[in-house]
Amino acid sequence: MWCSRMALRRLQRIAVTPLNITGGLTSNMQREMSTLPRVYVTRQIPPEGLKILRESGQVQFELWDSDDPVPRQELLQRVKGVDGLLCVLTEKIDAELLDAAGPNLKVLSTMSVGFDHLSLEELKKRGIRIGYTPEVLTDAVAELTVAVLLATSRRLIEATDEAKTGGWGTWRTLWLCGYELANSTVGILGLGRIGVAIAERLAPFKVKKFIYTDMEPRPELASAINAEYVSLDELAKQSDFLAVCCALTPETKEICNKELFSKMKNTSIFINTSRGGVVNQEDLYEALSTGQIAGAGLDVTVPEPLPTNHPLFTLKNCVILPHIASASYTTRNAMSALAANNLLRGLRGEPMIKELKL
Ligand SMILES: O=C(O)C(=O)CO
Repeated sequence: MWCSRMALRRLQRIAVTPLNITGGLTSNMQREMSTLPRVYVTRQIPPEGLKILRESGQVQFELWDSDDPVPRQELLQRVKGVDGLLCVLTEKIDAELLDAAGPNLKVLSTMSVGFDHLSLEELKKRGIRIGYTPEVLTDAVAELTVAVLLATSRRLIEATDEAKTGGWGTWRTLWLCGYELANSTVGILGLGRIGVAIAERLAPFKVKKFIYTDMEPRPELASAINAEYVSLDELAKQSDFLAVCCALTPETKEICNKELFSKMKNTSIFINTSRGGVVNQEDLYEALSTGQIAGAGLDVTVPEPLPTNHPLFTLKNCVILPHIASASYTTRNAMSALAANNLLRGLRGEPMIKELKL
């Protein structure tokens, strides 16, 4: 038995490629392999997750062995008949894809905390269980949010550009002045684990007050950071720094629009590390270019990548990052491992570590 498990693992390693390489296998190995649930992995995921899948002896999996997304047509072909699917946030999991996969598909595991790329209704209709990766990325996202907030409010990108390109003439009294966190009011739109983690990191900068808004008050989370629940209007009016931390849902789509920006102070800084879709980007451009608000730091946009000729790139008071909030080696490996474990548990019919209940 031990021997045959070893052989199986060897076979699983061989199958880790977009090509189905099955040469050199004994018919016994092929038979044993063919009874295992079939899984498609849509991307080269960090090594911890792959190791878990390989060493499980529980699945046969095929991987899109690339750092770039699998082309849609290829994906539609590859998912045919699979029992499980492990995807990342660039794959649209909709009716077309689920139809292509067919009725064997029972478990979907996304290596992301966000799930706006999943058609929840279609998944629910088909009884497909969903794993996702909250919590393991909270620290990395909160850390990056603080970084982009400071880069925006203290104009770090502009400043290094000036220093490099000869704009640094002499010390000037108001040159490259920005806004301090000390004595400020920080507003959080959508208070969850990430919002709390951001506030915990900002508090030592001597923030005066934390406020937040959400669908409803969240006293348990709010008490950890002494945050006051306010309406969306008040959040816009009072915040010196407004950090968006909500999920993208039909309710939050473009919730940050002309109406919100028009209520913000001319000195306030807008930060978004959640999803680009929560912002109306034309309205944000208008607010930034007319001085309605002082600056914006964005880790997420619509679309991604944002075309290099997009008007937002022309603004000095807009710092744009290429969706890197969770991009630390530790966190991406933890996400990969959690996604793999969610998938394996789901396929065994056990509760997942992090399951999205529909
Ligand atoms: O996990 C997610 O949803 C991300 O956006 C990764 O940073």
